[in-house]
Amino acid sequence: MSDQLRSRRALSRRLRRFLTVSETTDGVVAAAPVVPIRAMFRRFWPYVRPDLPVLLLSLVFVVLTPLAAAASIWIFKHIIDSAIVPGRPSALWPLAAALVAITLAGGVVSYASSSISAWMAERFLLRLRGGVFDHLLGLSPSFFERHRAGDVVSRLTGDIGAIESLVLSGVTRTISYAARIAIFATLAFMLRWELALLAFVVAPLFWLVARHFSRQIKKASREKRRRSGGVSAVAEETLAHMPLVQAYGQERAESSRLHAEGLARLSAGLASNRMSSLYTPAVELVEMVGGLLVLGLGVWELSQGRLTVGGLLAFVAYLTQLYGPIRGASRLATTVYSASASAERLLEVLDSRPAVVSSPGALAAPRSRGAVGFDSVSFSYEGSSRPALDRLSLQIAPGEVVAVMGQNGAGKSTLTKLLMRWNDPSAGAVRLDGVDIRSYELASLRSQFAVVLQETMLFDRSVADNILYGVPGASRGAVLAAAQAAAVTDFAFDLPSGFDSSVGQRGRRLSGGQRQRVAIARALIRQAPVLILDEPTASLDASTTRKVVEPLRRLMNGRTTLLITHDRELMGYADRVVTLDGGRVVSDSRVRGLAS
Ligand SMILES: Nc1ncnc2c1ncn2[C@@H]1O[C@H](COP(=O)(O)OP(=O)(O)OP(=O)(O)O)[C@@H](O)[C@H]1O
Repeated sequence: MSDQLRSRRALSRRLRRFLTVSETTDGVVAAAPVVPIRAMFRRFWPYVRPDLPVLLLSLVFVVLTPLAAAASIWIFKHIIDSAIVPGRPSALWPLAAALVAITLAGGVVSYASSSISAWMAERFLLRLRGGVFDHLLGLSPSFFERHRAGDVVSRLTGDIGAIESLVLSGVTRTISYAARIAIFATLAFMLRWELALLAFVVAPLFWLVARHFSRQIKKASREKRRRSGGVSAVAEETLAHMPLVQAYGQERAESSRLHAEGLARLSAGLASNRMSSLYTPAVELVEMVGGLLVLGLGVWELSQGRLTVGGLLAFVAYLTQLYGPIRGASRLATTVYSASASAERLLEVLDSRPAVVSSPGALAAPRSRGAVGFDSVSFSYEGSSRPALDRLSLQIAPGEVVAVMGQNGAGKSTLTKLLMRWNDPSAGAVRLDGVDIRSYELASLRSQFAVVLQETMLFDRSVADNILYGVPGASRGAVLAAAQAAAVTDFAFDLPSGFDSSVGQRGRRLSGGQRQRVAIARALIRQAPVLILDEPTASLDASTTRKVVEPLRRLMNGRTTLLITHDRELMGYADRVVTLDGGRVVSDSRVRGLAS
């Protein structure tokens, strides 16, 4: 191969790289599935529908605005031809007054139009954000195991904002451009059809340029949104685990992780910017060619006396008004394509289905007596070859405290997930008072349980509010009674604002034992018939454990309790001890406990 050929190939490779965008597949957040634009409109349209009458009104304004502009140009033509060229000032004043009136009316219409658009856009965002958040609230824990919190937040904030430009302003701008093109094209044809036809010769060129750049912009936007999710995911995960990061000296490693995602976002951002920046001059070039062709023919027609000066100027003005929306429409295509990258990320969330939903015709669960039964229950997690529960049978009588033991991975927590119906068994049935829990409506089923988990989950609200989470709207007296029984009163009164002191993010302003006592008070106030305790003392040291054992005992008293624990002292309060291994019950023995 000759040197000349090689360098020409290298140059064309470089040019192709400059004019196109490449997507990557690495990074902490995976790309969302591709969705066609038409399907996106169909999916997001319901969020627009409640404001449909207002949208239609705004479309009237959208059409009125270019009509006002067209009228001004028409009057301007008459000013030139009837007042300026013949030198007749008397003809000027009525035309000038009409021009002022039309400009004023145009201003009012344009103000009303943009105010209505902003109002609709904000309401659309409010509805969409609320809808996506509500959908998230119904998803199973498995969704949150697969998606990082930071990335989900980035979809709820950044991506939602971008979709408005796809759906709402997309529709109004399309109609506005279509109206402008129709109005000015008609006027241009009426004025001089040969010139107008020439102006349209460049239309396919516009389309070709828009098609190339919109594709590239979509690719760059997909990469940019995915990497933005990655940046948020790394930041959220690091911030949530700060003590761990610092204790293990991983600050630099986390900083490089963030930097790597940020760098990838930067290059995607630059690529997107490069495409948009190349697009504008490319379109302007096409526009210039069209404009010059028309002007050339126009000047020739003027010299032949077939066109007046005012006519030519009005024609050029119409042409400028015509190219504006054509250029806008092609730019809109790029906005829509870049927003579609965000839409795909949101649709991935909206298309995720909870592992479990209330079955049609499900009944509201009545207050349970507390008889819990697992009848030959089997369950495997998605993608796992080994069953987490294997034909497990276990009957718990009302008020009975059953301690569940077993090695790591024996299936203890899975038992509680099936009881709460985060997952359904693949075989067998879980029963409450003898009724298969699948026949109950989900929320009413879950209201039968109170849970205390190993990892205490507290909101960054006051101590009182965290307890109230068990029964929103409970009285202050009930909160205090629960706090007393859970020994929260031992420390809460010493906090700066007592019960109204904020506990900090994830309850970090409290000690481990204090956090767990707030969680016990939250479970206590719920007065649920069935209690699920999943290693409630596992994260506590011996002396702290002693402080929560008594509150836990009060909590278990008289309630059916599934108590997963390795703590000998806590186990002493059980009526039965059941041991699991490989997802099956391998021993079940009655011991002396509360019931005795
Ligand atoms: N979300 C999940 N996805 C896939 N597999 C899972 C999931 N949760 C648990 N498993 C698997 O299911 C099996 C049972 O897990 P489970 O959490 O019920 O055990 P466990 O007895 O509670 O263990 P530990 O005492 O360590 O908490 C294990 O093999 C575990 O790896």
